[in-house]
Amino acid sequence: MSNEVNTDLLKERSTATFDAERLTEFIYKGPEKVKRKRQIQNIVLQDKFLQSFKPTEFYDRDGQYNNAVRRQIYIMDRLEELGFRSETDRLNFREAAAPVELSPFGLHSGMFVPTLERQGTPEQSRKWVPLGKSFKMIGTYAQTELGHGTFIRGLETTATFDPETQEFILDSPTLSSIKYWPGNVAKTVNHCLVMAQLYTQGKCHGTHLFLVQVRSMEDHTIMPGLEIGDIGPKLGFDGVDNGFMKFNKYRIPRMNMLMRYAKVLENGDYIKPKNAKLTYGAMVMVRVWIVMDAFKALSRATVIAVRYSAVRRQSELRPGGEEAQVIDYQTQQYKLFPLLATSYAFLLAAEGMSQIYAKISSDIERGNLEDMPQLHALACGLKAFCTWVGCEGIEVCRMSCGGHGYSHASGIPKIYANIVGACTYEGENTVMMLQTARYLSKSYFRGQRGESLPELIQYLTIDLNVKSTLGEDCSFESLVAAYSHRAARMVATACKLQNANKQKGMPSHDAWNKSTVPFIAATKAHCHLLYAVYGIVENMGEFMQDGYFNQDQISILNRKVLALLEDIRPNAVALVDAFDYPDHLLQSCLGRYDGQVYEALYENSKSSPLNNTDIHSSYYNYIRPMMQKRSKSKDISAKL
Ligand SMILES: CCCCCCCCCCCCCCCCCCCC(=O)SCCNC(=O)CCNC(=O)[C@H](O)C(C)(C)COP(=O)(O)OP(=O)(O)OC[C@H]1O[C@@H](n2cnc3c(N)ncnc32)[C@H](O)[C@@H]1OP(=O)(O)O
Ligand SMILES: Cc1cc2nc3c(=O)[nH]c(=O)nc-3n(C[C@H](O)[C@H](O)[C@H](O)COP(=O)(O)OP(=O)(O)OC[C@H]3O[C@@H](n4cnc5c(N)ncnc54)[C@H](O)[C@@H]3O)c2cc1C
Repeated sequence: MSNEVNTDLLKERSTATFDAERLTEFIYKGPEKVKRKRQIQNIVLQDKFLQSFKPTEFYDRDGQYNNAVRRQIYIMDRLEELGFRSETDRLNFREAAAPVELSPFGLHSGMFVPTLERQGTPEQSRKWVPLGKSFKMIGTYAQTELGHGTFIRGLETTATFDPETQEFILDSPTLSSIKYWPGNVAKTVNHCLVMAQLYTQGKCHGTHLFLVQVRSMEDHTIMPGLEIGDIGPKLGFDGVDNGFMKFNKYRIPRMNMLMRYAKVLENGDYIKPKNAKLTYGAMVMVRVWIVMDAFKALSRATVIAVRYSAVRRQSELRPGGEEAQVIDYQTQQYKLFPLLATSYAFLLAAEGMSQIYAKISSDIERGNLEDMPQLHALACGLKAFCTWVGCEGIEVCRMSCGGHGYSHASGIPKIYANIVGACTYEGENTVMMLQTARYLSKSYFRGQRGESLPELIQYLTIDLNVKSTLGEDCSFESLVAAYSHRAARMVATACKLQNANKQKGMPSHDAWNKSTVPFIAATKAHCHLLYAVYGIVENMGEFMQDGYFNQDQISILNRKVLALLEDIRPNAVALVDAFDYPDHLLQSCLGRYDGQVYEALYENSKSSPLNNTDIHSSYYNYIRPMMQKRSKSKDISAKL
């Protein structure tokens, strides 16, 4: 590979109108933090073991899982040796060391340990959390079953209290009750947090979490009374062993029920929690993280697509002139620049969401549950919105790279395959949106009754007769007002339909179900408040429906979006550079910082296993015999 930077990229960087480094410092919260991040990334870059892994697509499933375990354990050991204590340092190291592959221990650190911490009594946490943190106990979160994922109340695994032995008996009474999908259940973990229906004194008290040992701590054999296995290959998550698990009247001690909020006493008495949904806390926390994951995925794809578009030359823009950088085509800009802006919007949304989560979850831990519905609605809506928009955007990035985007060498297919799972896991997106919709509906009716609403949804009570004041400058205030108006109108329309259904005599659940399509649209509009001019132009019908904008204003907006493309154009490369993703994080021949994409693609293709021999064994085994057979056939030779 040459050491030169592609001349087009050099030019892009030299003509940018701002200093990308300052923006990087803004993103990572200061120059010291940027420096530290780069130091950590360089440690990874110098690490021969970490650099020795080929991309996961070159391994079969067994190899992918094996490598993921090997690499992640090495990462843990290195983190210990390096003595990194801060969560940011550890995250930076982990991301640089395994940039594409998901960890077979992700659910251990991401859900198992935090849930023990937050849902266990102080005594339980003291006992188990240190074991989890030191990986003496390896665990995961096992909730979903063959028959039910979304409808948690419909889960069928039972945990029946036996006061005689002071144990719970876990059972999978039906085929559909078998746990199915939980990550790392198949091969990695020796413990699970299992969501099961609690029965005591002959009564069901709904779903609760239980700590269950599933494999021997000595030799990792599956505990008697359990059946465990892998569910097979998936679209992504190559290194993750999503599994199935069946309980056959399997006994665990009473104290293995997480009892911070609900309790079962020795005599079998059940003590109710303050709110039954407190058991769902781990899901809320992960939904918040997923917003950040959506940012990371979309921004990486955008970096790749924008850099490649600056390097790729195709067709003549000026007749007879040189071939143009594809980034100069207005249509290419319209595909990519809004995604670049969306990436920045997602970053800020993810940070805001994390702050809200930190505040409200600490209130909840102190017993103040007032804002729980608001947190739930916000986390559900943003998780669904950002993963949907992110995945659509990543696919646009892939296609904007033409044929090379389809190759794993572009790095984009893997980004997509991993993040698209987030549209389903931790709450299927439509279902999540409908949770936010219910919150909006309830809030709308409260607003109609004159009750006060939390700040984020006060716009639901605005006067819908007021028209837009948007002028040539497309001011920030006029844009916010437009989004508020559109979302408020759409929520009101959906609520009126829900009400009309009720007035026709429908039971309230039917009245709700038969208004959910407009409610989903309204909830998307609510989440869309992250956007500006492009969001209006792309959804003009919804903004126009009640004549909120006049014809002149529509023309202004259409002109503005094209003018913004011109504004962004000289800065597009600098804006993606500012994310400061080093090449080894992007793992992309197209998104390289130096823009040497053709050399990289050509080199990369040489590592295809099909190139190990000039003549593949299938020639000797199948092609040659087929040709020989055909050449002997009278019909064929007659035709020839
Ligand atoms: C610190 C160390 C850091 C280490 C870093 C490591 C980072 C790595 C991260 C780890 C990532 C690893 C890679 C990712 C792996 C993927 C992980 C995937 C895991 C899973 O998928 S676990 C399974 C998830 N399952 C779900 O999400 C199920 C979805 N279903 C539900 O949540 C609920 O059942 C539903 C659909 C929301 C509600 O059902 P419904 O029947 O309508 O209602 P309920 O009776 O249950 O509820 C009545 C009432 O309560 C409200 N409600 C529901 N949930 C909540 C809640 N959580 N909080 C507050 N309120 C809630 C509901 O809205 C109803 O309200 P009403 O007012 O309408 O009555
Ligand atoms: C990669 C991956 C990793 C996972 N990891 C884990 C894990 O670690 N632990 C774990 O416990 N689970 C895990 N899961 C399971 C995951 O949480 C569930 O698949 C998810 O919650 C969706 O539930 P479901 O499969 O039952 O979908 P379903 O609910 O069956 O969805 C099917 C369709 O029905 C629709 N639908 C369902 N209910 C409603 C409704 N009320 N209103 C309108 N439409 C509805 C949905 O919108 C969807 O279109 C994982 C899944 C994936 C893909």
